[in-house]
Amino acid sequence: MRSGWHVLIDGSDPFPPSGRAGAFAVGPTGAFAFIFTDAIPDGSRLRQLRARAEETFANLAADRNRYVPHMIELLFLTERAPRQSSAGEHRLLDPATLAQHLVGGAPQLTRQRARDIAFSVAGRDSRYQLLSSDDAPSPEKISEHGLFEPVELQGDARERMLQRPFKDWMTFLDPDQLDLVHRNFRGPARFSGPAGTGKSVVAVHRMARFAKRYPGRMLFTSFVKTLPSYHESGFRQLAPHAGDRAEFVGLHAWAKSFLRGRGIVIEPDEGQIEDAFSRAWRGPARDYLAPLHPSPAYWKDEIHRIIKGRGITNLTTYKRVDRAHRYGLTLDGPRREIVWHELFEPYQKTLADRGHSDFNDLIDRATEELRAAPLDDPYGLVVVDEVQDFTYVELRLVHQIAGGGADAPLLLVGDGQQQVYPGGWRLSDAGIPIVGRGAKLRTNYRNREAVLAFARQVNALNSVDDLDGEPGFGLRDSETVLPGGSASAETVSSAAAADERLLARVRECDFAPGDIAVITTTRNDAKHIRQLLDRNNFRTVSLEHYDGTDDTHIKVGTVHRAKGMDFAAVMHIVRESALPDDPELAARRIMVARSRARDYVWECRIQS
Ligand SMILES: Nc1ncnc2c1ncn2[C@@H]1O[C@H](COP(=O)(O)OP(=O)(O)OP(=O)(O)O)[C@@H](O)[C@H]1O
Repeated sequence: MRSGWHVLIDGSDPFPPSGRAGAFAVGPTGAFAFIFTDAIPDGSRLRQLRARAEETFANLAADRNRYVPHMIELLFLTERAPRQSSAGEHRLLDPATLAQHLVGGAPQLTRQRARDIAFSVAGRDSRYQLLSSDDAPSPEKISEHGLFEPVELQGDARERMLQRPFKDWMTFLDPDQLDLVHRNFRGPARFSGPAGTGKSVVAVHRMARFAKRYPGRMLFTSFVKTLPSYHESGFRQLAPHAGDRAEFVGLHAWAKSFLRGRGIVIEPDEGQIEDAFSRAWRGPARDYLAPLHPSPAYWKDEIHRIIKGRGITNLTTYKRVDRAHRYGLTLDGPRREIVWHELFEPYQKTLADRGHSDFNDLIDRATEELRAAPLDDPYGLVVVDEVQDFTYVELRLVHQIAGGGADAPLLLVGDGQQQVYPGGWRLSDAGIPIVGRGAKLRTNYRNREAVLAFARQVNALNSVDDLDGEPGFGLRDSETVLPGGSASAETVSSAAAADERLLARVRECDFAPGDIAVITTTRNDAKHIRQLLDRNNFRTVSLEHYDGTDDTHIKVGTVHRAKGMDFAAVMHIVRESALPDDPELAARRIMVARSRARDYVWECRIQS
């Protein structure tokens, strides 16, 4: 037998048994169930075979983690397979094609893990005879509760486990995470939890499990356009055969393409939107509103995130709406009238006169269109990541994409503590029935101890979540499983000094350029830093285009583009004068940037 492989054969008579796998193989490319058959079975029998195979591998523990049973691949074996026989992800194989299939896959398990899984299954289920390429098992390696004795994986061993070249979370999850992968929800559900607790990992595992069990399409979407592509590569490794049943696309791109399919073309143009706002602002609006708040950006957000973001279409509703968490300003009735008549209406008029639409118009139109005629081929699962930064109308759209009802297969994933755009609504406002289907993750898997301690120093409040009915659980309360790490901060008095310090850090640190992200406060700063690094012969890529696949360039971008992602080393240039004047929002942005780092974070503040 090829080295590193183990085969478990069902010893029952007659062989092969019916309704379950006759044998399993476990090796470096994963765990496989062999089903001896002449043809690939149909849907319900396939599901039954999968469920039986997964049961055999359920609850295999390694330290605090559990093997993820849906990672078992079902292989259908026949004496001689037709050359092109497949049903979706399943293929008929014969002895000639089997070996190639087994050894040709991507690595998933270390030799030790593969061995321990096989021995553990054989040890607890006497039905299986074990044929192993290794010597006889060393009994002390097998624990009654799992694959390893808990003490074995403390310290160094756990450290090694987390530094493996392939991703451990593909095959092992912690029990809380696995529970959320398996839990059944009838209707929209909500996963929350502080940064780095594996919310997105759990979401892509749920999609992979769905892909392996059920027919039907899946959608993974988010507000930030690059984030879906960033998570797509992880999903493709978990469910390589899902093909175009799984879409990973930003919400605006989804809406545009959906409308185009219905013969409606809406292409919001950022330049035109900006110009319409500037014109409105240059009128009497500025005279009235600048004394209340000097920043045009504040008023832009009032239009995009409060008025249009909440789908408000008349002044009476605007006057009544709770503008929760719009820092520093309560707007009474007469002031709201000014906002409405002097800013909002002129903005709308300019856009309309020029025949343009903004992003909220796009979202509204897609929602209307879906209400009028739902999708011909509905999604079986819709995952929304970083939901805390969605507006109310965007939430309404994703609910509608998932069918819009109380049983919509919608999964909202996010963390209110990480909201980096101004709020103005709470989850309960959106009217999506989630109560009772919320779950929280608590253990941080991303940040090493020193990095987490540094991120925790920020007092970032959570103003989005009001559904769980329990005291908030934030980054401060989460615990890390990764020891060590490095975190430091310094303050400089000019941008030039920050540039100098950054170059020194990039040169001195032990990280390859591809492992480093430079996070900035503004887009202009990101542009400037890229030019600086390029001039100094470092190759860079903008986070605006980063999809998680590039590993040679230094990534540079604002915190808005970095959220949801992680990097071995983060260098954060904070321009204090450009932070939002809302201290809560400012704190959340700092916290999000710090918590992107796994091993190393350095923060350089440019004093106002
Ligand atoms: N069980 C696990 N074992 C090992 N690594 C894990 C595990 N769960 C998650 N991770 C890793 O931890 C990091 C954070 O995971 P993920 O991005 O899913 O967290 P998140 O809760 O969505 O974070 P954020 O809210 O900050 O975006 C990723 O690098 C992921 O691969």
